[in-house]
Amino acid sequence: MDQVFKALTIAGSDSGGGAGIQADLKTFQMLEVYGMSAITAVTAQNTLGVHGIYDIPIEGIAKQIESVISDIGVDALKTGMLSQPEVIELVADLVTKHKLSKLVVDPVMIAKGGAALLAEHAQDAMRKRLLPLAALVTPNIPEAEVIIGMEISSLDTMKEAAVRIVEQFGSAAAIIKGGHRIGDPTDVLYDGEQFHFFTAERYETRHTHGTGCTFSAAITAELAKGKTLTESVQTAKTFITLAIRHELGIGGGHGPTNHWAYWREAQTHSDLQAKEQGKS
Ligand SMILES: Nc1ncnc2c1ncn2[C@@H]1O[C@H](COP(=O)(O)OP(=O)(O)O)[C@@H](O)[C@H]1O
Ligand SMILES: Cc1ncc(COP(=O)(O)OP(=O)(O)O)c(N)n1
Repeated sequence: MDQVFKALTIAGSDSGGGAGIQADLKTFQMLEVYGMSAITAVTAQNTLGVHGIYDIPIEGIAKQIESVISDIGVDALKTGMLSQPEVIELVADLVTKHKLSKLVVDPVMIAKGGAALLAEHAQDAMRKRLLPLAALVTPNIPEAEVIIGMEISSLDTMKEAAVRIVEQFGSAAAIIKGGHRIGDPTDVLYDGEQFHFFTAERYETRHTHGTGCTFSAAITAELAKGKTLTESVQTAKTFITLAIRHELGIGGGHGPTNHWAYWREAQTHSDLQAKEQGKS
């Protein structure tokens, strides 16, 4: 039997299926990693926005996490919408208790439509309790600006932000995503020693709901398999680029990305390879 790699997402549910828990599980599956979830909040959401947020009681979140860790095991985990400071405290306590080192923190704060997915008074707990435990933090530009309190307007300030997250808050690495800038998006990774740059061609579309969740889930899946940080980010960048480019065109607003595009492309390549090998 093949070895089974396992990843856990601790995040909010998106009824529309494009972001949150749903995006994470779809991504894990497409990268052939067994996905598990602990739901922190249920959102009533579609491509037009967030229409309701219902927090899960803290004991319920703790039970979900303990249940999967104690029986199935976790090779890597990620966090998304954590909603309240108590949830951050809980996750930090459990990550420490179970010595979970492959933690990817996607510091989700505000949905594209403007809904707050993290209470403002939870920002400090994020900085003090969760960031020091992270193998990687994956903020977009507005989130990085909130975390470190500086304006980010260039590649140089993206580099500075990544260094500050690592040096000030103790994360092992930080990647500042460039989707919110004009032009081809470059994501800047600082691994505590050096910078790595990941650039793709910008695809003009309104269907970018859940890009951040999908990108961080793909990194988590690859880390679960034992890939290095830079290998994991490279695969995630290809995954999200294809997911955006092969848009599904669903809904009247900001639609989801295509979570099967990467897998389909990989299938096509292996079919072509098999054909070529058959010929020679
Ligand atoms: N229009 C686009 N075309 C190609 N890649 C994009 C586009 N928008 C975002 N990305 C990429 O998607 C990922 C998520 O980025 P970003 O949109 O900045 O995060 P978030 O969804 O958290 O706001 C990054 O790798 C970014 O470079
Ligand atoms: C339940 C839930 N979690 C996270 C998000 C934010 O997702 P993100 O990938 O940042 O995408 P946008 O909301 O910015 O499109 C969410 N919306 N819902």
